Amino acid sequence: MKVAVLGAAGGIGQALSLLLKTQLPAGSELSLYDVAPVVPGVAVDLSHIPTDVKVTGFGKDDLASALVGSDIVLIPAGVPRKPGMDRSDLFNMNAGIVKNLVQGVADNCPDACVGIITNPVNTTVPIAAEVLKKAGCYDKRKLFGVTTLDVIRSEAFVGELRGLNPENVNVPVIGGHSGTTILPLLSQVEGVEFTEQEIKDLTHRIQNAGTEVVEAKAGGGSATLSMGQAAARFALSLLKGLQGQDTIECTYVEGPGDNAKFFAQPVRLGKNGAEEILSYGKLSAFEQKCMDEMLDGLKGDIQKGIDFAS
Ligand SMILES: NC(=O)C1=CN([C@@H]2O[C@H](COP(=O)(O)OP(=O)(O)OC[C@H]3O[C@@H](n4cnc5c(N)ncnc54)[C@H](O)[C@@H]3O)[C@@H](O)[C@H]2O)C=CC1
Ligand SMILES: O=C([O-])CC(=O)C(=O)O
Repeated sequence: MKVAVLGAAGGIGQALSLLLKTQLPAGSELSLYDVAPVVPGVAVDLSHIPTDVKVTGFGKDDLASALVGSDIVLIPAGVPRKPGMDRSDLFNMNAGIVKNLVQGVADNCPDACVGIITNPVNTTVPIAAEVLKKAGCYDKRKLFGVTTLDVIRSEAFVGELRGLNPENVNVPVIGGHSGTTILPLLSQVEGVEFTEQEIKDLTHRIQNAGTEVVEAKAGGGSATLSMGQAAARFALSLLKGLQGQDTIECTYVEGPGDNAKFFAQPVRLGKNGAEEILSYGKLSAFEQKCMDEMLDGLKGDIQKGIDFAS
């Protein structure tokens, strides 16, 4: 399998590439692309780690070579937030970057699965879908918004609050990836009871966890290391699925549209990508209220992407 990381020299890109170099199955290829001139150096650096994963770096003018033959393309290219900014403030800078890179996917590896990390994810994923549609190679089973960071944060925070090993905690997170569109289903965490206040506080913390990092980094960017881990988890699950070992992850995909055209929920990943959009089960009254209040915002984010690309 060949995995390409576009934006590989950045904070997320480097962390993700390190995890993939050490965790991809033997015989895999890792292709690193970035417009920053340091990218060949990142590839050389990683190539000194003794695993059976071949790493190659590609600079600005070599997008086609980076992409040809890729089975999975992960896109963390773009600008991160600074304190005081909302994810939607990144639209002007990042929409065009995603559009161009996904055009590169359409031109060079139209059958690849694409995981979009670049914010605002609620909007960049619909942009990617429109680009692929125009190129005649859109398969909704193969386009994903990577929302795994919301899931791993939820696991970490629940573990911390209840003194549990977070590796044994599972929290589905549905909706989108910004503010109130992030909806953790805390009522479904097995073996844990929360008070109403705890649910409110935890939900708020999960929804604002990105901002927590942005403020703590004080102008130095947003989550990179935890996002690298989240993207690696998602990519390795997807890869297992493609190799015939089905897995389940929450991810932002085009589904049946009951809530919104694109929506994050549990998805069974298999040989063709998103094989099955799974039910997220019954919501608590609190979760249903959160869902009702956020859907218009999510739909607006999606429409903005569709309008941009068309
Ligand atoms: N989905 C999620 O949960 C998360 C998404 N993000 C988003 O990921 C993006 C990247 O964040 P960081 O890695 O921290 O930023 P960064 O600034 O450290 O790295 C971004 C990289 O993208 C590269 N780049 C810019 N334009 C490019 C292009 N046209 N082609 C290829 N590479 C290009 C830059 O040279 C840089 O190396 C941001 O938009 C951020 O908001 C961040 C955290 C979580
Ligand atoms: O908050 C940000 O800008 C980056 C991000 O998406 C996250 O950390 O969840």
